[in-house]
Amino acid sequence: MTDRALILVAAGRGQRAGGELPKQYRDIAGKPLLAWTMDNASQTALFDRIILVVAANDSWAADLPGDAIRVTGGATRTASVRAGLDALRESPPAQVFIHDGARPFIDRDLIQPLIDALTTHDGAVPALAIADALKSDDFTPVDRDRLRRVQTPQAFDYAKIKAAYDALPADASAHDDIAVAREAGLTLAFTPGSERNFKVTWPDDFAKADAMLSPRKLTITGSGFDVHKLEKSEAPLWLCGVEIDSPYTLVGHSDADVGLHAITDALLGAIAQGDIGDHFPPSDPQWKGAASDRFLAHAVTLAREHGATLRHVDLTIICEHPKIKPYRAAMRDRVAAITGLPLGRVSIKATTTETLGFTGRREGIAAQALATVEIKA
Ligand SMILES: Nc1ccn([C@@H]2O[C@H](COP(=O)(O)OP(=O)(O)OP(=O)(O)O)[C@@H](O)[C@H]2O)c(=O)n1
Ligand SMILES: C[C@](O)(CO)[C@H](O)COP(=O)(O)O
Repeated sequence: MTDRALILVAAGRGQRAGGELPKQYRDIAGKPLLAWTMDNASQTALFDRIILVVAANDSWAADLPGDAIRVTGGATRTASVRAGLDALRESPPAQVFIHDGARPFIDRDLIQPLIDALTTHDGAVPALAIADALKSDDFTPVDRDRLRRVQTPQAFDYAKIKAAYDALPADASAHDDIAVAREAGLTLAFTPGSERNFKVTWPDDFAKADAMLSPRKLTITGSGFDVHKLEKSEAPLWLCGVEIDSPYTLVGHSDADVGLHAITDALLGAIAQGDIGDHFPPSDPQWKGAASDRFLAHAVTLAREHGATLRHVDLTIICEHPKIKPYRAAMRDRVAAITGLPLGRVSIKATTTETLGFTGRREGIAAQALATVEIKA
């Protein structure tokens, strides 16, 4: 493999991005922006060495993982690149790629065309066409066909770009490395840029990068259905963890809370973990008369152990008796408390069957539920 070094410049202050930390040390999807850039650059497996240019007092740099060679940058990007090039002087690579630490989406698709371009040119830069119409500040149309948005990494024959930088005045501040190379008369090529490869520059860019770097999540909905027999009794009637004032009770091995059972089954369905009877068999005496909130709490824990987070519950109770409306707020509170859901994500509805069927004759209560979970893809 051609001896190829990568210089990551990360000594800027990120003033346009705002915030307390320089932007390259701010957390994005669980790790610092600069750590994403370093990791993605390493994963290309196309560089023999990585030189990381950081500011002298940026103590956050000490926490970055990896075996990049650390170099102290300067007051301008040009000075920082110069420091990176100087660090390679003793053992010069054939090629050097210079990349902004603030562009975390570096990948092989960007780099391979640059490598190819260096077989015929001294330097190369990824570039994008412009989609919007362009105007100058007095509305004069500007011909966009001649313009490009250029990105990094910018790739060079090391000896030639080093000589080009050495020829600059000590206090020079160039637009970028291609500008330095052009000034020195190097031959240059454009290669395909990528919309993904944007530079984190403005405050809104963090949310964009976070969405692109966060693990993808699947949303899965499970359904649950349950019926229990309704009988006249002095025993309590439990629905959704709330005791209902009623001359009836629901009959079952546990407290027969048909609402909590339907939600439990829906959640078990969402994580494909069988049904409530598998986890709490009616044949097992320990569940006799058990309060059903423990069944639902168990399903919530199981979901968490399977990497799933419950996001929403929608329950419909089908009965002629009791009237659900007076108890609905208390039921939603109880289900929210058991599941840890915010109240706004717990829906409890009720319907009759217009006196038809077993629910219409007050022989039983049915309940059906949907439970929605989010899980890492
Ligand atoms: N003295 C500097 C200035 C910039 N950079 C690096 O050059 C890259 C591109 O620069 P830019 O996006 O302009 O970053 P900042 O200079 O940090 O941003 P700002 O201009 O908003 O302060 C960044 O990775 C930045 O850390 C550098 O190494 N040394
Ligand atoms: C090098 C660069 O990223 C190419 O697009 C850009 O010129 C540096 O960013 P800045 O905003 O001009 O500092």
